[in-house]
Amino acid sequence: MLQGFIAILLGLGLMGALAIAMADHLALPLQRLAEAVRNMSAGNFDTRVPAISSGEMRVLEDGFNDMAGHIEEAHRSMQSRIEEATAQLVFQARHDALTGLVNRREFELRLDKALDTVHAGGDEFSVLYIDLDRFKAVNDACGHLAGDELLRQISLLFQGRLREEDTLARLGGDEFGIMLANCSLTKARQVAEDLCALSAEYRFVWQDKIFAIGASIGLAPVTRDVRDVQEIFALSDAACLQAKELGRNQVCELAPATQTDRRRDRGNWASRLASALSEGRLIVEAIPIRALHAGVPGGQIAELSARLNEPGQAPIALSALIDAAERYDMASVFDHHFLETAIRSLARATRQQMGMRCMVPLSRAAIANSKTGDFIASQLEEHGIEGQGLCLMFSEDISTHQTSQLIEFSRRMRELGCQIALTEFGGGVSSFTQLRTLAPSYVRLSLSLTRDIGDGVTSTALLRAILEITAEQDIYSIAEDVDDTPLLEHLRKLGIAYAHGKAVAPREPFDAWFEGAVMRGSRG
Ligand SMILES: Nc1nc2c(ncn2[C@@H]2O[C@H](COP(=O)(O)OP(=O)(O)OP(=O)(O)O)[C@@H](O)[C@H]2O)c(=O)[nH]1
Repeated sequence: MLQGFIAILLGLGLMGALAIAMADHLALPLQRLAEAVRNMSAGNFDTRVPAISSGEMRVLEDGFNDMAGHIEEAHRSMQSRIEEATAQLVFQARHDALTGLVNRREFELRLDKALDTVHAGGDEFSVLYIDLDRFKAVNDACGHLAGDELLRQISLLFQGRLREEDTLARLGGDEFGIMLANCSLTKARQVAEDLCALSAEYRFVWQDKIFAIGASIGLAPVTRDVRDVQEIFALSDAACLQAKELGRNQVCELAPATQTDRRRDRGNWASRLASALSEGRLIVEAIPIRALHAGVPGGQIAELSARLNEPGQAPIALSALIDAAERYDMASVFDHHFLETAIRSLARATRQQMGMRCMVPLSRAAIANSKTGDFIASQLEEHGIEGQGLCLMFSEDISTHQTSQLIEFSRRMRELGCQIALTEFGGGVSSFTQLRTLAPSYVRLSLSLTRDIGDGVTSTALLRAILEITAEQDIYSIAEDVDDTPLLEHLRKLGIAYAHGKAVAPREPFDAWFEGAVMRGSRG
């Protein structure tokens, strides 16, 4: 009996030990597998399990390791494709697609960095602004493909004369910029002269035609007196213009103004502007805008511009005036003059129950100055009108660099009933973000998008995408400087809402336009 009981106990003990051994045999590998799956899902794609079991458990372990290997490989190749695409996007954002050179934006960034070094006591450097001569003749005679090829060849020619540390950029069209780092002014002059001579000797051959071009080059030494990148561009561009005016294919140089020059120039500009205003020589002009579709709000619409007439001199255009005014902190003179003209006219139009809209370009100083909003509010109040009809325009450059000030300003303007328009829209990469942050009512499209569209040079894909996106957000598009009727028709068919330019109506003094608008308004 006792022996039987002991035998049963031994049997039970044996079975228990067997069960524990079997459970261990199964549970441990399963635990390892579960842990490995957790690791994989946490992103550790190099996870593997030791393949040490036998039977079906071994099949599972091998299967898991195979699968992990495939996942790891797929992840690695996806990662490298993402990195490749990102690198490509970064490259595209910094380079010109046609020539592969650095683009304007990247050139500005590099200039900015180099200027910071100069301000911190580093070496001064020089910048060349190059505008090709007689380039248009190649486009006109042989088409844009030939022009494109010339731009590529001339880029290589210029690059060949420069050192590794120099930066050659295509600034747009047939314009190039060069930053000559660690280079004395004497050497910079020599490089500029060499590039000029190379361009004059160069012959562009296309089919049976041979073209001689040339290069007008502006040289600007970048010293500690230069305040910002805008000033580098203003100087080198003005020097290049001088080279053009003096007969092309030559180098002109403009040195930056010193503090004393600035004070003197500021005084000159201040008195020139004050007397121009008091003597009525600052002519405010209207650039009429026309709605291109029946469903688009029509009425009398004009963008304001200006021109300064000085005795014995060619009129000075608004862009040059604003450039000078901003340089000498006097831009608010123009802003206020435009705003007063527009608000006074809108008040008259309101009294005559006439629909009118005035689009007023404002300077970067207007946005930086919190008093601009107060000025507009007080002018509207003084004339007893709401802001409807007054549309304030800002370039993409302003909205990129002064975004938070502009958001605040736009908010206040909308409270007054005014509208916002962005100009040069679509020329840069930040455009789309600004639609969300600034909620404009209008965008005036960058000329680069609309200019050559008629002859199929510019791709319409980007323009169509912009029109689709703006239409979705109830934003009207405006095409600027449309000078011929077929192009106007082409743009209308693409869905652009408004246009201005010679094909719409010539610009004229604002007062004359206003009187005409009143007559047209009363007839209509
Ligand atoms: N082929 C081609 N042409 C372009 C491109 N971008 C701008 N253009 C054209 O380049 C021309 C530049 O005009 P201009 O600088 O006035 O021509 P230009 O004959 O050199 O005039 P000057 O500078 O006064 O000698 C315009 O006709 C533009 O349409 C481009 O990417 N490819």
